[in-house]
Amino acid sequence: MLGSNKPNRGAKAREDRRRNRAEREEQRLLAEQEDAKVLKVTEFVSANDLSSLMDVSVNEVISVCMSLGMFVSINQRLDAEAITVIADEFGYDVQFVSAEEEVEAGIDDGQNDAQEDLESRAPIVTIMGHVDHGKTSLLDYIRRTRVAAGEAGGITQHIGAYSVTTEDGRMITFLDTPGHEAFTAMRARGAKVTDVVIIVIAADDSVMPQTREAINHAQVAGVPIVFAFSKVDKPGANAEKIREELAQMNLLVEDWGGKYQAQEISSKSGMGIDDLLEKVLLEAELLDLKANPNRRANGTVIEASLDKGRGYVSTILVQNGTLKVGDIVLVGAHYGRIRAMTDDVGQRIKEAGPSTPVQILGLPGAPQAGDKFNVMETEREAREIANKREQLVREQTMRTRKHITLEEIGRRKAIGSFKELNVIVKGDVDGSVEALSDSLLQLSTEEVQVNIIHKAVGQISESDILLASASDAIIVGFQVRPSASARRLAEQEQIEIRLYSIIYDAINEVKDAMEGMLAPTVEEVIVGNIEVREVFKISKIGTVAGCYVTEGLIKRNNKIRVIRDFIVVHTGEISALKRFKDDVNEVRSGYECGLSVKNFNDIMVGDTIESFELKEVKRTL
Ligand SMILES: Nc1nc2c(ncn2[C@@H]2O[C@H](COP(=O)(O)OP(=O)(O)OP(=O)(O)O)[C@@H](O)[C@H]2O)c(=O)[nH]1
Repeated sequence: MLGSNKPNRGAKAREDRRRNRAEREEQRLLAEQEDAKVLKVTEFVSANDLSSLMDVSVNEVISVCMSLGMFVSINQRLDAEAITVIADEFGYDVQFVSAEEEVEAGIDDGQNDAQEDLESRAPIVTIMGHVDHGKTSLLDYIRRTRVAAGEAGGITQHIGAYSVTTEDGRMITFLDTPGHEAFTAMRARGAKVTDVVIIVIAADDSVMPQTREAINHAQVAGVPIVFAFSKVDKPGANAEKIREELAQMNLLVEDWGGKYQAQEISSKSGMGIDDLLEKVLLEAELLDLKANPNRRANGTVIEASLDKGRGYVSTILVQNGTLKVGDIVLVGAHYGRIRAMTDDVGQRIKEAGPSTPVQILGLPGAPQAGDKFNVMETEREAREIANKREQLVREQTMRTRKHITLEEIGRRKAIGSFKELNVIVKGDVDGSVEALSDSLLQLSTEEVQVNIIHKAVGQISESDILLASASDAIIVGFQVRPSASARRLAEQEQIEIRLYSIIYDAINEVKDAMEGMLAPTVEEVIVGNIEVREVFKISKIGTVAGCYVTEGLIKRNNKIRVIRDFIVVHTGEISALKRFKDDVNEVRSGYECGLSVKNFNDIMVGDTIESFELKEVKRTL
C-alpha cells in the first residue's frame, strides 16, 4: 500500500505545485493587467496629454467629454474630477500624483546617498528667547571671540549666518536671525535648517511668554533645546529660580535630573559660553549629523537682497554636498550660475562644504528666506524645472481661485461631483432674508443639498466673501450690494455674488442652475457708480440730483438703481441727464452731472446711483 501510494503522492504534489505555479502566474498577469489599467497623472493634464497617456486619439477623448456634457478643447487642462470620469470611460483607474511631487522627483537632493559616502557635519544652531534676555549679546560674544578673523582684517559683514570654531577645533554654524518668528517662518516654507536651539533666559528675570512660545516652537519642530541662563553676572541673577520655573513646565534640566542641558552664562565676561558651545556639540553628537561633501550641493536660502552694484546677493546655507563657483543654482523658479562666492568674513572662496553659510552672486532674482536651493547638472535641466515650478505656481493660484458659480453647477453635476450647494444669503430686511433662505432650502433634491451657511440683514461684506471662499459658497444678495472692498475681494477670490431685486428670480435661477438648465440669460452689467452730492427740489420737474461719477460712466438710457447705505431703494430709469445746462447722452467718471429719476423724487445726498445695462450672457453650460 505504502509503496503504491508513494508515486501517486509524488505526482499529486507535483501537480499541486504546478497548479500553484500556474495560479501564481495567472495572478501575476492579472495584477500586471490591473497595474496597466492604473493611470498615473497629475491633476493638470490636458485632453491631449490624457489621450496619449491612454493611447487613444484625442478625438475619442473629446467626444467622450461631449457625451458627458463637457466641452473641452485639445489643450485645455482638465480638473481631477473630469480626468477621473474620462479615464473611467476608457477603463482606467486614475492615481493622482501631485504635480509638485512629479517636478521635485527630477531633483536629486542626496536623500538616498550611500551611508559610506556620508561624513560628519557641523550643527546649525538658532538662538531664541524673550525680548532683552540677551540673544544678540550672546551671538555677538561668540562671533567676536570665535570667528576666525582671517587676513581680510576682521569681521566685515553681516550675512545672516556664520561659522565658529570651538577651542578644540570643532565647528558650529549659527543662524544670525534670532527669534522664533524667523525660525517658524522658515519652517512654514518647508525649510528644516536648525539642528539645535539655544533658548536664552535671563537669570535676573523669569520664564516669559516669549520664552514659552520659543520653547513650543522648538518642540513642535522636534529640535533639541539647550538652555542658556544669561546675565548671571548681574546682582539680582538667580538661575535656580529659572530651573524651578522650567521644572513647573515639565522641563527638567540635567542638574535636576532631567534631560535638558542648561548652562549659566554671562555675555559680558564670557563666563560659561565655551561650556554652552560644548553642550550644543554634545546634543549635536546625539543627532549624528552627516552629509555627503562629494555631491552637487543643496541647502536653504537664509537672506537675499538686491545690491546696487552687485545685483542679487543671497546668503545661503549649504546643507549637503559642496557648492562651487560656476555651479548652476536653482532656487524656486530662479536659476543662475554662481559668479562669485564669499564666506562669513567676506573672503572670496571657490567652494563651500556642508553646514557652511556663504554669500553668492549670480542669481537672477531674490529668493525668499527658507527657499531651498539645488545645484543642477546642466542649465537646461535647471530651466526645465524652473519653468515647471513657475507653471505650477500659476496653476495653483488659478485652482485655489476656482470657486462654485451657478454656471459651474451644471458642469459639476454632469460629472457627478456636485452634491451640495452652499449659499450665503444677505438681504435688506429680515423678512426677505428668511423668505429667500427658506425657498432656497426647499430647492434641495435627493441629488443636491442646499445649505444656507450664513444669512443676515445688511450689505455684503468682506467677511461674507472670506466665508464663501473658505466654504466654496455663492452669495445671494437681495436688494443689497457688496461694499467696495468686498467687491474687490470677491473678484480676487472669484466668488460669485448674485444680486436680485425679485425673490422669485433668485429662486428660479438657482433652481435652473441646480437642474443644469441655466439658460442663456440676460445679466445686469454695472457700468457706472455715481455719488449724489446735492439735491434740488424744483417744482414741476421734481428732484434733481447734483452728482459726481466716481466709477465707469452713466448713459442717458441706462437703467439705474438708487442705493442708500448699501440697500436698494429704487430701481428705474433716468428722466434727464445734464452737464451744466445741456442734455447729454453720457457722463464719464471724474465729471459732475445733474440727473433726475423717472417717478422717483426721494433722492438724498449721500445716495449712490448705480447705472447698469442688460446684456445677454452666453452660458457655457
Ligand atoms: N550684565 C549683563 N548684561 C547682559 C548680558 N546679556 C545681555 N545683557 C544686556 O541685556 C540687554 C539686552 O540684551 P540683548 O542681547 O540686546 O537682548 P536680546 O535678547 O537680543 O534682545 P532683543 O533683540 O530686543 O530681543 C542689553 O543691554 C545687554 O547689554 C549679560 O550676560 N550680562
